[in-house]
Amino acid sequence: MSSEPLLRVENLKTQFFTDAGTVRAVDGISFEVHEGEIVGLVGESGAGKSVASMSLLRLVESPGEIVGGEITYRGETLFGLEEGPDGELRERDDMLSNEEMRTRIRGNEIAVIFQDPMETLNPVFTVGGQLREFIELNRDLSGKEARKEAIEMLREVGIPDPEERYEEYPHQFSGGMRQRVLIAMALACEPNLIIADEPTTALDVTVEGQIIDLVDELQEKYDTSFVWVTHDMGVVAEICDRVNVMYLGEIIEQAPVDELFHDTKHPYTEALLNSMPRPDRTVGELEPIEGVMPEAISPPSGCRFHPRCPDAREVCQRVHPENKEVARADGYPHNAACVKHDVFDVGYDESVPLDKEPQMTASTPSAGDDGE
Ligand SMILES: Nc1ncnc2c1ncn2[C@@H]1O[C@H](COP(=O)(O)OP(=O)(O)OP(=O)(O)O)[C@@H](O)[C@H]1O
Ligand code: NI
Repeated sequence: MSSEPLLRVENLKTQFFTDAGTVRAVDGISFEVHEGEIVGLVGESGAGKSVASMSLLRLVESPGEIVGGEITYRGETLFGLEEGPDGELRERDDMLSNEEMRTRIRGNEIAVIFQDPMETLNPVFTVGGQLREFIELNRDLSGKEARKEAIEMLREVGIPDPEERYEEYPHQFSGGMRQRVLIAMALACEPNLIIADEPTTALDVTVEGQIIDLVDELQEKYDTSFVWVTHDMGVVAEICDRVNVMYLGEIIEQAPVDELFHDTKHPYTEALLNSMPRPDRTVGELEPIEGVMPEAISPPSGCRFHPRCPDAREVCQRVHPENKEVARADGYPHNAACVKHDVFDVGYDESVPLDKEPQMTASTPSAGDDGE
């Protein structure tokens, strides 16, 4: 798209330095969020979705660290490195300070909603009190005005009898109601971007649907952009405009949602879609993805998905595919990191299909050099 994106993430890398080794939790991801868009980050557990979200707000804690890449929000550098005179990487001069991140960006410009509301809500204070205090702190309103605004926000997110519920404690709210409170809190400072990390995962399907409808409605009203983290392709289909599919720290496919569903380019995305319940299929027809996701500490060689991929060939063990444009849809690129597409031109067609069975027992890195 021609207009400057609201958020631009380029080659972001976040690692955890543990006793067992370096966990490459986020390993060079790039994506953009435009004004008013809901952009999905989807993938199985351990794909790096949460670490990526936390990295956007610079909330990664030791032993984790953002080690590379660039995050730009409305032209401001949330994260950026450059080579210093000594050849070592250092933080760029124009990168916002921790203080600026805390006071100017987090909450005000970019808000976050987590899966577990009790991480955000304090059980010993009333829901209304917490919301009021948050508004007071962030919006320069008097206590009385903030209280009024808090009640208004509770009403806005669909809490019935907001004046009465204002005085109640978090444990008196159901899971869905608590999640609504978090949405109210996230919206309270009218941020441009909300990062939502599996906010509906702990809820039952009906309540999940209600929350998603609410977000859709509020999104339209306030034109807020979202980064929506989920492992659920059904949720992606319902709420996202564009989506990034993550596997072991990488984005392996990115496209507008309809395009991704109807012209899937990566076998992992295909597998995710096949493992998802659909109205036109019985549960018995669901195909779970074969194998388990390997550890981010020692990812497989070549394409990280090759040990589980039905389309894997010998070349997939050797060549690590970058995310490349393989099609276009609605003015956006449809990128995929799979060498079976012609743009890669690494000899996939001539390559020998991998036999999965022996692979599981003998994990010898090279199958020998017997040519064809
Ligand atoms: N504090 C930490 N120390 C070491 N490794 C970590 C830490 N936090 C996350 N990781 C590792 O980073 C990788 C990505 O984790 P992340 O939580 O981002 O996955 P996710 O996609 O959000 O999964 P889920 O769907 O389970 O929330 C995993 O391999 C995880 O073990
Ligand atoms: Ni997560």
